[in-house]
Amino acid sequence: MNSEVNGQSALRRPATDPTPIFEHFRGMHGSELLTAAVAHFDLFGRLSAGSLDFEALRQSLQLKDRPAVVLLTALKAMGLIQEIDGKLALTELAQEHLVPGGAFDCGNYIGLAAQTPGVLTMVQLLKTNRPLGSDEEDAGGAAFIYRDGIKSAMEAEDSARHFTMALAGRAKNVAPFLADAISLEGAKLLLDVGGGTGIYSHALLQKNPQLNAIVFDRPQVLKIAAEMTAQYGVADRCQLVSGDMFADALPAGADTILLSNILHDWDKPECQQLVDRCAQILPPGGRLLIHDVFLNDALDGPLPVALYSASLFSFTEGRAYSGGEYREMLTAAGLTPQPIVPTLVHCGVLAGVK
Ligand SMILES: C[S@@+](CC[C@H](N)C(=O)[O-])C[C@H]1O[C@@H](n2cnc3c(N)ncnc32)[C@H](O)[C@@H]1O
Repeated sequence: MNSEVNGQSALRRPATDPTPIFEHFRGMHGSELLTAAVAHFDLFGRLSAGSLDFEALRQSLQLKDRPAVVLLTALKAMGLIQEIDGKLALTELAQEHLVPGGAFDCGNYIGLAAQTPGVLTMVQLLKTNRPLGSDEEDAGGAAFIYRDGIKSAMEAEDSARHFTMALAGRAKNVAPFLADAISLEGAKLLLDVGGGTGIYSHALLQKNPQLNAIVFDRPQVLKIAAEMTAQYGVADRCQLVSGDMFADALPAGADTILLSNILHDWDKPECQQLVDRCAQILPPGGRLLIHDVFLNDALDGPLPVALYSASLFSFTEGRAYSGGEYREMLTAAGLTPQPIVPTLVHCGVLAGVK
């Protein structure tokens, strides 16, 4: 049963599904990655000489692991390369149309976009493996991520507000679906790590009248969470705690922990560190909820998630991970993975039980 909603409802669903809008927005990365592969990395020329395993292809492209996974996952999802017996090979489509010099090669046509700003930026990001804004002297810093050693946009009031409010555009659509996807009957305290606006917590609080929540995030971000918590009428059950999720002790006492759109911001060692830290403070029977997008276990699609992965790669130190990769992290932390339950905009929730 839903609690009586005093403020704005975080449980009201949109009448139409916004997923196509997100797909069109993220679609630009398809063009950028395809053009980069054709015109900057000669990827199809390299593979025309024979199939290669991931490691050999990665080295020949002179890419680090994360950019190589992002690029090759997208090309697999586009149906241009395929994995056969552990080796990456061209599909018939790529063989006929993207190998330089072939009778029906259209690589030069794709190359028309080779010098466009979006493609040049993507090539630079792939080569450096650094997120946008993290290295430039005058830039505000990397979006969404903070840890010791990173110049972060989440530390300044204006940029923290800008990026946090941008995410509210997704959260207000998806939160009602998360609240329905996961039963928190019997749960007492939810810890929303990197909760941002807190909208996912607000929906779960409105849906579960017995529940209290702690939204944990950076101090500048929590200024927005404070406004939202009042707006949704849940301030009496929602505490805001600031800190660094990597370096500070996480607030104790939660039986449920939410990592919503958090792990995809980080490389695998940091993901494991966060999952371990959450698992350590859960009581037996407690649950860690990973709310995120999920690639196929074979890292070959779905295409919209593979293109979103390129967006995550551009802005953060992460990428999209597969259900299998997340299950490995949960299991390594001593948690038992449950089936993934879909929410909205290609997201779903994967619970790990202690
Ligand atoms: C991509 S946003 C996700 C926000 C929200 N959970 C959602 O699903 O929309 C990542 C959040 O993690 C927070 N964050 C990043 N690094 C952090 C750190 N070291 N400690 C605490 N919060 C951090 C950011 O400020 C941001 O609000």
